[in-house]
Amino acid sequence: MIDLFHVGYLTVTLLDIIDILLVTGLIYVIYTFFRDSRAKQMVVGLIILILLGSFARLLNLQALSWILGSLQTAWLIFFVIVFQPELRRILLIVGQNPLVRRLFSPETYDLTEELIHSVMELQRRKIGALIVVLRDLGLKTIVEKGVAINGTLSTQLILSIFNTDSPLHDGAIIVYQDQVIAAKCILPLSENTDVDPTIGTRHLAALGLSEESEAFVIIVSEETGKISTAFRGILKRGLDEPALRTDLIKYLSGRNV
Ligand SMILES: Nc1ncnc2c1ncn2[C@@H]1O[C@H](COP(=O)(O)OP(=O)(O)OP(=O)(O)O)[C@@H](O)[C@H]1O
Repeated sequence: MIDLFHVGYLTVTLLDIIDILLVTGLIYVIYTFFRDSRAKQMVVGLIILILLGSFARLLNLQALSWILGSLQTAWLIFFVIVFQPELRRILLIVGQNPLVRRLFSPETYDLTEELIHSVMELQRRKIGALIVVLRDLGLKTIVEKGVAINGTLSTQLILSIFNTDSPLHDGAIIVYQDQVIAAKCILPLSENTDVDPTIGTRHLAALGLSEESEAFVIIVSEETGKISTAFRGILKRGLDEPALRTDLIKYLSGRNV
């Protein structure tokens, strides 16, 4: 490999520079991802431990590098256990990258696209629907009061549920990962007095749940076929397919919508 320059007895090659740039980039990406989360201090702690460990090895301080090495392993295991939801979100972002999808799993079942396809079909057929998408499993009381489905999400399943002849069409369905967990779920109605007084109970139920939880709720209006979403107490109305896709991907990858 091409030698670039010397620092004391160290020879710096082009490969070393590439290595440093890649590690810097990786640390930057990890840091920016965790910056606003509770994991921030732990990420900083882990980086400090890794840097100290490297210095200890460089200076051949064997006892110190052994202790720091063991601490790094324990820290890493602790980090993985405590921050499992954040790590899952990272994997989701990586998994949703079109390039990664094409490379590794061309046939993989794609929840986001299947869900969007279902919503567009509901709109096309003007079938009213209320779909609660969860990124973390919760809403136990609401799910328990509904009807358990636990079926793999598909457009056919969603259309069958919301078909007005179906005994399950009233209320909301709860979607988590690739599963429709429950149907016929009753959501809390919003009591927000600032909302447009003409909106009906389907939209108020979506808004109500979004005020009380981290759920992302999709509404298809039976009356107009319009698609709306509710997240953190904000109702967005009249979304088209690209806007829905953007918001859904943002939500599922743990970002603000
Ligand atoms: N609390 C609730 N939880 C879940 N679903 C509800 C709730 N309240 C109403 N719904 C659903 O909304 C339907 C009634 O919708 P309504 O017409 O009152 O509202 P809307 O917001 O005007 O919707 P649309 O635009 O589809 O007419 C009910 O049949 C039921 O399926």
